[in-house]
Amino acid sequence: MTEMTTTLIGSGAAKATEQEAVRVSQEAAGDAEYTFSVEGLDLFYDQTQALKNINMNIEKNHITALIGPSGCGKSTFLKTLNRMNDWVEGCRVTGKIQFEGKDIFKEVDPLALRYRVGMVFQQPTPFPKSIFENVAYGPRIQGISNKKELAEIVEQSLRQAVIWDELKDRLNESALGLSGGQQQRLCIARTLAARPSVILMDEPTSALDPISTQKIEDLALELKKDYTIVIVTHSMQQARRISDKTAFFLLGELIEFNDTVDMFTQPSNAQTEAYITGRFG
Ligand SMILES: Nc1ncnc2c1ncn2[C@@H]1O[C@H](COP(=O)(O)OP(=O)(O)OP(=O)(O)O)[C@@H](O)[C@H]1O
Repeated sequence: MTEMTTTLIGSGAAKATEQEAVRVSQEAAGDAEYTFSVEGLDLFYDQTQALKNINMNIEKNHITALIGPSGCGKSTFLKTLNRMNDWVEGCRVTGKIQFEGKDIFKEVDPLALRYRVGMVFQQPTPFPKSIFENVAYGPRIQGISNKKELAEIVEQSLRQAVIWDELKDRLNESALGLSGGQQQRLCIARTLAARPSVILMDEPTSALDPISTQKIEDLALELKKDYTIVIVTHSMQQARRISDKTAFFLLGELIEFNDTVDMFTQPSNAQTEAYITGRFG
């Protein structure tokens, strides 16, 4: 079992070391059966236990949806997968999480982990920079300075996020001038530019209109061919439409984890059934 008292780790790491860590972790991706294997995970915010004995395998090139009522631990679980909770004072984790076969608390550099396991938030979070610089940011930090190479990465990432045609003539404009839906797809492009293998999405469409929501859902379905996606959603319909597996959390416990089709047609737990049929939440 791993005990981790969280601190801000690695923020001053030298660029060369960081690049090396990313390279090693990309090479080490290997043939692990699951993208993540979570065993006996407990998480505490000071004295409050937010996650209780979570055991879950997250499959490669699948979309896994995390559902459950407010405060049940979905975002906490998501952020534990790339050690973003390291930044929360008083947060303490026990248990084991393997990413591509390696223990994230013992064998993986946290900075490299966050490049390989990217995150998209509820509110789009573009930097107050140009569209181009938003996407080029990650590669630049990783040490890529060649203009042609950066331009190629930016174009490829915007194409993957299905927003190249909309933005290709506006690359030098501020990202803050884009609509909310465009900003969210730009943030996905920015995540992709750092060459992750996993994209964590924390309610990525809850601030968006239905048309932008559909674009993000279509994008997620397209991206799962190349990436593993874990998404927190309050929308049962969204979980049904796009996810392969669904995990139902309640009061910090993983109540049920199953194929989405089975979960929504024949839930094996009475609390799952009550939640997905709208009897509480
Ligand atoms: N930084 C923090 N410090 C202390 N407690 C926290 C922190 N973040 C979350 N919590 C607590 O942990 C529990 C789980 O919160 P979490 O945000 O993971 O739930 P959630 O299921 O994602 O909720 P929501 O659907 O409302 O976003 C809650 O009781 C919350 O108050």
